[in-house]
Amino acid sequence: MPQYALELCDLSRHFQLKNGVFSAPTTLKAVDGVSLRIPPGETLGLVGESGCGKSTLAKMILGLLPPTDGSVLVNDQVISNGNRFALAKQLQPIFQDPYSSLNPRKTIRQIISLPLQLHKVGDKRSQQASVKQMSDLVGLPERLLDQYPGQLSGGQRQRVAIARALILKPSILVCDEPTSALDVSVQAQILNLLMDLKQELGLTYLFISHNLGVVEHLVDRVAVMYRGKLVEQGTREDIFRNAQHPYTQALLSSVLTPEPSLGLPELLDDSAWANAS
Ligand SMILES: Nc1ncnc2c1ncn2[C@@H]1O[C@H](COP(=O)(O)OP(=O)(O)OP(=O)(O)O)[C@@H](O)[C@H]1O
Repeated sequence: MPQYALELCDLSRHFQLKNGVFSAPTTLKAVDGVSLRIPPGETLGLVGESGCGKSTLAKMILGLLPPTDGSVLVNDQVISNGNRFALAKQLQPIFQDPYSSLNPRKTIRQIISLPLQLHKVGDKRSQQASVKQMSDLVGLPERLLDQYPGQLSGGQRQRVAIARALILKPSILVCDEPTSALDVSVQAQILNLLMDLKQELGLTYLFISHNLGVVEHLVDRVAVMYRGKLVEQGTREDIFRNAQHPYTQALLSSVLTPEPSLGLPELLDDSAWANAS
């Protein structure tokens, strides 16, 4: 067993922004020196407000965006652009939007079996058996397999995305806001499914969310991101009961704030930042 399912070492992604024809470009540090480790079987929640760099971090882990600096290790192996194909057997994404992540012109059966075809796993017959087994596992009725994504509900589409992600039997899932595009009533079903699958298949999760309520119920550890940096990491209990960093405290109190107009900037006290590490 690897020591770490996922390890990020001083990972950065900077973007050069052009501010007009005559002015010099400025650098946006979307992700800036992030280091974290997830042992096999653990669920790490990565939280932070919109724009703090969560998706940029996920794209680098998935090999979709090259880092400016630093490295990503999956099951103790360094990932580079050259081995993205091999990476798919170890690590798979589940994205926010099950509407745009499924090809509308393919049947559900074709969508779920495509990774097996691309990776030449088994013959046609065994591939179809795997599709059936995987759709049972994610609670997708067999009658839906010959339909198209447009004929399915949001929750059913996300089950398809999960089946497709699991068909190559990866050990790690990177879930980027996997329920935020779904109706509230369906969100809990999908979250429960992800947790059941974790138990059954012994998966490791990086669970990215701006929703602390979701994270609190799912994760073993939490990493808090603010403006491209990790400001605090700890166990779920550490973070939810005894947060040390003022940003984490502000993020937690913003969930509970009785006054919705009071956003994070108001809750953050600049003087507290001066003393924070
Ligand atoms: N290709 C790009 N070019 C320039 N800037 C970018 C690019 N991609 C992301 N950014 C910027 O990097 C910052 C982080 O974006 P990112 O999408 O990672 O945030 P996020 O935390 O995932 O937000 P959200 O929760 O809203 O998706 C933002 O300021 C964004 O505008």
